[in-house]
Amino acid sequence: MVFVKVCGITSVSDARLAARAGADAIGLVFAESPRRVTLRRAREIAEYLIPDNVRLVGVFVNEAPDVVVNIAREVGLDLVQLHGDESPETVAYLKGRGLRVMKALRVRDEGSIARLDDYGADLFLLDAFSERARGGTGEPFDWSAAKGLSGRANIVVSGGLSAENVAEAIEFFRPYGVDASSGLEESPGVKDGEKVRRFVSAARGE
Ligand SMILES: O=C(O)c1ccccc1NCC(=O)[C@H](O)[C@H](O)COP(=O)(O)O
Repeated sequence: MVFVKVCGITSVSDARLAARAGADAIGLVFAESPRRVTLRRAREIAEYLIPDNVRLVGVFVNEAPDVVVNIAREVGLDLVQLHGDESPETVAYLKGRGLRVMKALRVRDEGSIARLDDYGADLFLLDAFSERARGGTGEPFDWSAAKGLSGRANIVVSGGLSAENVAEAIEFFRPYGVDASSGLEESPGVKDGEKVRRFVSAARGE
């Protein structure tokens, strides 16, 4: 069964919504974004989610590694997502401190994924490259540029996904997981319940 992450959760009510829809994980953005959460809000969300068995993913962009470690411990993150220009050394440092790491690669062309195996991350998130923002842009990338990664057990696909195209992405990549954010919103930072439910169902092939 494909792993389904709903990213850009900013409130306990949206976390609850994603959990009830059947998401495996929610993403909390600790970086410049309309979806950024404070540490206090992240702790509130984590407290709510403990009984629900939904994994917590912290999204960081070029954050100091020790800040990532501290936030991960304080919030109880299950996975840290590095969405900037972090190096393989940073991945190794965080793994050495007991964290599971997902490195995001923003795909512009085939060269964008050429160094993937150098990172040594537990998982890789494929996202669209955009000049506008680091993530959460709602833009798809050219899937054919990453076709060589299809069938790999450590790939999570994102970038402009919604109920309308997630089944096609799963068929194309046969990935470990899928992830979506802005396509599931009613406004920046606020999820639309129906869009979240339809996304999770479509990812599950329902
Ligand atoms: O979501 C954000 O605002 C964001 C900001 C800065 C770095 C990363 C961010 N999101 C990371 C994600 O995992 C998103 O789900 C991913 O970029 C896909 O977003 P979308 O195309 O909107 O579904």
